[in-house]
Amino acid sequence: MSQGPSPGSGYNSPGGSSSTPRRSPLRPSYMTVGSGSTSESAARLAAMLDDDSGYGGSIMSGEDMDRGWHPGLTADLPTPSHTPLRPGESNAASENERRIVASHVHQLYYNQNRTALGRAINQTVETLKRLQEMNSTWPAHYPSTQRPQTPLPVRTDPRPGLHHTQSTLDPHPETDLPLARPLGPRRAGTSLGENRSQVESSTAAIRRPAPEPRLVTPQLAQDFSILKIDLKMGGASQTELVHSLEKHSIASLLDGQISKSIRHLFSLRERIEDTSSKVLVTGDLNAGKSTFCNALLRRKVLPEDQQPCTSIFCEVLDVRENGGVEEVHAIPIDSIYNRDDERTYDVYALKQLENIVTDNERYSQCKIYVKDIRTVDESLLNNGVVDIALIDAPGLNNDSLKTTAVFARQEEIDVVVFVVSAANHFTLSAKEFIFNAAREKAYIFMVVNGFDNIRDKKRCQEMILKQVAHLSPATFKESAELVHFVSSNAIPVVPAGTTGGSGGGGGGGGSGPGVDRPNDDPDGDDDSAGKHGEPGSPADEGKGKGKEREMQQDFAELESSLRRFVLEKRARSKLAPAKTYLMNVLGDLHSLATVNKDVAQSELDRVTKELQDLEPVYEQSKRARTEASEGVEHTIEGTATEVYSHTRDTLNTTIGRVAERDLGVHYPGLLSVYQFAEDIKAAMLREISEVVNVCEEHARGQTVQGFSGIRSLGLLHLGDEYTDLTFHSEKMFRRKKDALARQVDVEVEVWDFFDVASLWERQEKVAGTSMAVTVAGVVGGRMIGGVGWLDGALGAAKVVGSNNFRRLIIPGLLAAVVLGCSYALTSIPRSLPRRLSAKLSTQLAALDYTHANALRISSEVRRALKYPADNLRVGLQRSVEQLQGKREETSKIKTESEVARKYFSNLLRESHDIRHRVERVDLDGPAPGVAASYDF
Ligand SMILES: Nc1nc2c(ncn2[C@@H]2O[C@H](COP(=O)(O)OP(=O)(O)OP(=O)(O)O)[C@@H](O)[C@H]2O)c(=O)[nH]1
Repeated sequence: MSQGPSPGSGYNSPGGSSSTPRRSPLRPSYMTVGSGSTSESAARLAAMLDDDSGYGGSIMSGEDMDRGWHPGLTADLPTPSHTPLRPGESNAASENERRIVASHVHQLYYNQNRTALGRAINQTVETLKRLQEMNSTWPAHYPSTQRPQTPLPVRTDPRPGLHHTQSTLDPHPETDLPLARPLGPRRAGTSLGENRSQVESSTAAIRRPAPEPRLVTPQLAQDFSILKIDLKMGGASQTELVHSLEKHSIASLLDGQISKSIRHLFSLRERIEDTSSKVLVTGDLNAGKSTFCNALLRRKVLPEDQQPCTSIFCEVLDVRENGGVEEVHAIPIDSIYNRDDERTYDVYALKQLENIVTDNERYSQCKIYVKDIRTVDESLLNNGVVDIALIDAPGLNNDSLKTTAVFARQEEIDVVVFVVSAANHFTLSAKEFIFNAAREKAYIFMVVNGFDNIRDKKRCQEMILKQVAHLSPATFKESAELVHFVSSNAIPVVPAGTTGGSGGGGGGGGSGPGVDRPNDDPDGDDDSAGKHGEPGSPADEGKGKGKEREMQQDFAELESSLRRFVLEKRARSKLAPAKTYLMNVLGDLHSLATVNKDVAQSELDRVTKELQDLEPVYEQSKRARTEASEGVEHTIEGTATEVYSHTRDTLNTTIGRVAERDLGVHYPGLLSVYQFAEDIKAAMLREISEVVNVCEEHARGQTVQGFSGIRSLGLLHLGDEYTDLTFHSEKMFRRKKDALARQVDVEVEVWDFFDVASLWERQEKVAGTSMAVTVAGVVGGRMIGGVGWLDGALGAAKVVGSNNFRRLIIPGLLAAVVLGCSYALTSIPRSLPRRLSAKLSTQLAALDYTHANALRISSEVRRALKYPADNLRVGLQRSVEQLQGKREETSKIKTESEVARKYFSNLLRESHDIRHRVERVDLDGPAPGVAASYDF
């Protein structure tokens, strides 16, 4: 058994130095490291992959992350023509090595892109969470949107969730609109790419001119895709609804959308972190599908037979997914597989697989958990970046065609590998399958198997490619990458029962114990063995080995291409939705931030101005409160004092001069003198009461004046806010009914009728004028004069002598008394009022009547004015408080607006930065062929 170089992986094989090819020392471009055949650059790349395997250590630095696909790296740089080759080293070998390296590069960039997107998702989630927080304190403004005038294009693709629709929060990420970049001619033609034109047309439809919305241009409003609030209520348009809904309702709707978006981002992250990928291997009956799968696994796991034997779908999975136990789970028809529920499947040993898959009618499919005998470095199937699960399908015939077509359409199938027999070409079933599948998945990976059986290989290639061109033009275009002519049975495999022997690794480079080689098949059932060169002469042997090596190189090339193809497809199926969604949500965030930054700024400007305007008004209001308060106080005090003084003076004057007034009481004569006194007394009291009324009336007038003064102050300082009151002055002094008559108790005494003082006064006056005139005859006359009777008497005594005087004295006295009495009686109408007035005055003074009334009236005035005054004060206080409240509220809004403006400015920058980074994640990288031709 010769051990050829290990073209499959490009890494050291355990076979040691025996696998080292002979190399010319002339070639400086490559350097053999250790005992393997791997070039230094390949080793370096492999090391990078190890470091960045997608598990743990894969988080790149920001700089690395930003790198993404650099166009320069994908440039088609031909191998320099002067590159020397070792003797015997073929161009094909170096080409193969380049392809292997390119495959690793592809994988590396895939990983970088995945990590960059994962990081962008985390950052976006954080940003969205912060937006949610902000939105709860400062309800974000949402630009109103217009409904498109025409319905969106109807979905024609029967597969769910591969079109962008207005409702972009579809749980299927495939629904996201890939607006990020223009569509290039991509090999990975999933429907995401295929629908691009449709998506763009729908976008164009959305972007038709619409009426101006509230805050932003229609263009901006329509730019929302993820965070679009889709309001469907009655016949009202979105704009009307956005306008009519309260700001907080919009904010809470937005909050809901953000939460949905966060959930969706989490599911996208999960999806991009999922390294598993499913490859469906289908093809004609007996084309060598199982052999091909075994060759990929480097283990004879699936039963191979000349007779059609695979009757159910066999999915080969990594043993780690089954807790490290190698076994087969056969899933009965109509059962839904759940690994954790043993009732959903039957367990078999690997050895029993043949019994299950051959002519089976009980099971629909089986899961085969096997250990990958190749290391992470070497394995095509499991290397942490992408872990491929192979599904060996039953051969195509009339019965299985439909089932397989349905199976191939499943979302989880990333790649369809079609195995066709080089000898038999495409059967009718094969053509039908490819023709239909080509419409679904533009590119199909073709394995033309059993190439060793073909003598005229060139002709075979031409014929097959001709058919491929007809069946799947897209695949034909990339045939260098997608159509492979191989011999699966030329790949050394270890028997199913053997798991340990790592000698099977290294791309078939080593055949350790148990390695099943084509030429030494222990079972002897491999007819192909002989086709790889019969052992014979050394020349023949060398020729056979050369052929074998060539076949293994072809297979290694196929493996590289398949890996690239899977990565490419994964980039489209797993990374593209994440990128698209991120681009959309970040775009929305950007739009939202733009709008809200502007809104916050305008709000800030508005409240700043409002505060500037409010400040003097507030100060003025405070001043007005003080001034008006003082003014009111002054008015009340002035009015009350004036009323008090006026009442006091008026009453004092009235009381003092009441006797002089015409009280309108007629003197009835001496007989009714008492009645006269009573009447006078009553008239006097009435007079005083009336004056009190007059004072009250005066007080009313003054109060009315005071009231209007207060009202004027109110109108002056409060303007429209002044609550106008109506003042009813007639309601003043209602309670008081003057009880003067009851209070004053002036008793009429007999002395009141005689005005002694007046009499005396009068006598004094008479004596002074005619002292000497009367002694005798005139005495009577003088006496009749009524005064100075004593002088007269004394004078008369002198004139008439003492004796005569003594005789005259008695009658004289009598006459004087009589005359006096008669005088007194006649002067009652004049003297009585004075006496009574004096007594009344004395009594009223004792009662403090004047003061009491003045106080009462002025107090009433004060009371009457107190109500409007209080009302005004309350109004002023309220006005000040209102302004103060408004000032505080405005200051609060100002602070919030400042915070919001700052936040949204940051959000604007942040969303732009993340979006920029996401944009640079180039998933449309180079076609595998281009990458493969890059010379490292
Ligand atoms: N000479 C040659 N024989 C091959 C090659 N690949 C497979 N065979 C043989 O072809 C026969 C059929 O191979 P299988 O792998 O069982 O074919 P299949 O497509 O899985 O068959 P079904 O699933 O039963 O349709 C086996 O005897 C293989 O040894 C090849 O590349 N060259």
